[in-house]
Amino acid sequence: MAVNDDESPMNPILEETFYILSKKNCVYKVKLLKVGICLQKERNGLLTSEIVLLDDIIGSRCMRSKRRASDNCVCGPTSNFKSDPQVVDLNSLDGDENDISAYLYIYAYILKNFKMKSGKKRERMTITLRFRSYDRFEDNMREAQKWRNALSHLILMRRAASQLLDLDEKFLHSPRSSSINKLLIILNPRSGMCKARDIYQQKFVPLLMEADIPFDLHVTRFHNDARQLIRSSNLYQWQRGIIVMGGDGIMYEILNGIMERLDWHRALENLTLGIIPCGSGNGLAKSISYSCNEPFDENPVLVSSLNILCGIKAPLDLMRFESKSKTVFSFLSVGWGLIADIDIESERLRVLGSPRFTIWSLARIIGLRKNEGRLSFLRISDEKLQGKVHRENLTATLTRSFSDCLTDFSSPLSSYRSLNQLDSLNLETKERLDHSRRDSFHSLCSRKSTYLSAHESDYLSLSDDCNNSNTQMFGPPSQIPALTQPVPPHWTVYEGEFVMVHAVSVSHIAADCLIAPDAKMSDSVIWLIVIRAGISRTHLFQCLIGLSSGAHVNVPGVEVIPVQAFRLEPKSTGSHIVVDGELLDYEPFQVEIVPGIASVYSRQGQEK
Ligand SMILES: Nc1ncnc2c1ncn2[C@@H]1O[C@H](COP(=O)(O)OP(=O)(O)OP(=O)(O)O)[C@@H](O)[C@H]1O
Repeated sequence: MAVNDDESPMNPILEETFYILSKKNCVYKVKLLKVGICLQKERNGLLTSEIVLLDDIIGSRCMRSKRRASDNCVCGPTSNFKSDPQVVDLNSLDGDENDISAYLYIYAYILKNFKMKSGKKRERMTITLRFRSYDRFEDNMREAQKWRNALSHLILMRRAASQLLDLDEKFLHSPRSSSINKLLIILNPRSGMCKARDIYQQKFVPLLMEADIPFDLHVTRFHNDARQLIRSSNLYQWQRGIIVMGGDGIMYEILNGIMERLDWHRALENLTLGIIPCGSGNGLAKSISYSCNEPFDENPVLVSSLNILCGIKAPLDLMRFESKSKTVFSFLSVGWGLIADIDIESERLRVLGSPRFTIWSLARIIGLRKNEGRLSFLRISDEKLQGKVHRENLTATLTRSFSDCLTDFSSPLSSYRSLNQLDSLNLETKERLDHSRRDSFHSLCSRKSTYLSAHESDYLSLSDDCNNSNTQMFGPPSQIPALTQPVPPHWTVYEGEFVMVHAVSVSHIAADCLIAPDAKMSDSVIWLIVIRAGISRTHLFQCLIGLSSGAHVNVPGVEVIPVQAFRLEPKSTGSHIVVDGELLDYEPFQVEIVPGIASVYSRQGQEK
């Protein structure tokens, strides 16, 4: 075995030759590189090689041979010993003491061309390396562990680098079971078609185990449960981040729960959010995959899970919504008119899942509403927009190259001051949490009685004393004139009847609705989609059909306006005001962009 400390990404860190038992004259040279694993095959003098990228590898595991049943001979007809090795965990009692081999399993999810369509999809690939050069199992296992440790170190460095953490102080030197290594998963069993539990158990937990990431689970029990948990817990115990297994509604609760904390800024700076799509819309999950060119539609849960597990911390713009009665923060959309009405009124068809939106769209076109109002906005000029998009691309490139070269650059939040004085407050919250009740997963009105449990992971339930309704919204203050003041003279004003005004900060408001094709996750732009009354039904129909591909932006009567802020004063009733799917009071409101203040797990990928 060769070990090389050379800094070049293509120089092997470890190198070993492996043979394939079933194929004569076939030799594999396997090299662990900084960029991944190189498999170099030599057969009958012919050399081929393939690199499995580090970005596609989520973890590895050392195993040993499984003890064969006494009546099962290697050469007998029931044996499948020759093809697939039968392996067990290292501390399993089923280990075969007579086999000195040690196995290393490496789990990767690689991009493959999808033959039937002209797209791509992610597929699981397991690389199995069998170590048996030494006479003793312990020595072979030491070799396998050496490979595993080196690979784990590379993966950890990539994860830690992407989260802008101090490698020494955070993950690398902390025990695996330490709380800072954990994710918090918040699961809404009532999301979409109520499949979140099954998805958690059958799809997400196996991936977390392959990636060797411990986690805590909280299952929501009622509306705003997630919001209360976030508002009143010591969030710094989950430094790996918070993962939603649900829809955009739960993410909205989490973000607003954070903004209701005095230490909202520190919490946003420390926590990376992720989402596994289990809801009916899943706009954020799709927008994240779209931004890094990942093939979401083929397997939304797998792709979103990998975005998290191979994740890069990517900045996310928020919108600050303010009305007379409320201030909230949105990561997705603020709507008035047609789409908002469809969102709210189709709620009665929730059991159908996402088709509820299509069905209700048809109903709403037939009974089209016109809403009178006044829309004022601060448009972003074309030159400014070009500059913003360029900066967004630069940030993405920097984020990506950061994970490659491990050099330093500033977080998008670095301009905010850190609120160290709030440490005492967090201590208080921690003490409260330490005394809180802990339930098992299946005590939470569960439909099932057994759940896959992972080593060092906990199932949490909120203690009842967290249900405090006296809350105050903090978060970044407004930068625009108050609602009671007139809008500045350089703002543009549209007055009259509208079919809809819909504002978004990401590309998709649902997995099949590309409402703002040019939007990026942190371009500092609110994309206003405005349809004024007078649009023909044919064009409106074309617009709704075009939403799935983004073609609606070219339909006459549909305006897409990049703005920094806007104000809407409804003058007629009958419609709805909806923020990220939540129905708010029907009253004048204004919205402004808060650039890159939150962060989500994304993936290193090509720009779309
Ligand atoms: N145990 C529960 N029982 C009933 N409602 C719940 C429960 N837990 C959470 N909720 C509420 O369910 C609502 C919908 O949740 P979520 O966003 O996860 O799914 P969705 O609406 O189907 O998806 P999307 O928002 O993507 O359309 C949220 O407002 C949340 O507060």
